[in-house]
Amino acid sequence: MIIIGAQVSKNFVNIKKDIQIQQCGIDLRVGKIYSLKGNGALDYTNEKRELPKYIEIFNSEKDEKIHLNVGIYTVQIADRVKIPHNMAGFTYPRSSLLRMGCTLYTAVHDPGYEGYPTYLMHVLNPITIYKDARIAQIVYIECSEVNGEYEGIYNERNK
Ligand SMILES: O=c1ccn([C@H]2C[C@H](O)[C@@H](COP(=O)(O)OP(=O)(O)OP(=O)(O)O)O2)c(=O)[nH]1
Repeated sequence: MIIIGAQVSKNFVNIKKDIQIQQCGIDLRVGKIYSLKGNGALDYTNEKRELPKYIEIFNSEKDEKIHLNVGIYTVQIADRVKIPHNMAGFTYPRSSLLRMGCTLYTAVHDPGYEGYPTYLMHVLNPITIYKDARIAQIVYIECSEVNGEYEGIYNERNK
């Protein structure tokens, strides 16, 4: 596995300041935080796929901070992320977040994806999150071969 260095990876994320450039990845800032309402549904073909409702409880663009009680939230990242056609991206929670009893669950960022990713945040110990807090780090890897580019419903490439 070849990890793309931070000096190259920084070209794929619209960062606010250089403080986000880490040793081999790029830190990502909190954008919006949502609580979930209702159930989701998932099948084989996505025909019956249904997302729950999301209630926005925080927005880095207008709010200063939020106190999060124990629970499950989704977080949309404030930095626009782009995945080149020959790469994939993996996001990890920041170590500091884990040390506070809070984590993120993340999936694969496919080749061709572009947008503001959404992650699941699990607060196991209450935490205060300030606007633009760096909560995660994305690491890019090179793929030896790929099966096309991501064209699914979460791609914001054409927006
Ligand atoms: O934690 C993550 C991981 C990835 N993504 C983005 C980038 C990725 O390319 C896209 C789709 O991810 P995935 O293919 O895992 O989702 P899916 O549920 O299979 O969507 P689709 O049915 O559109 O393939 O969502 C996120 O927002 N959050």
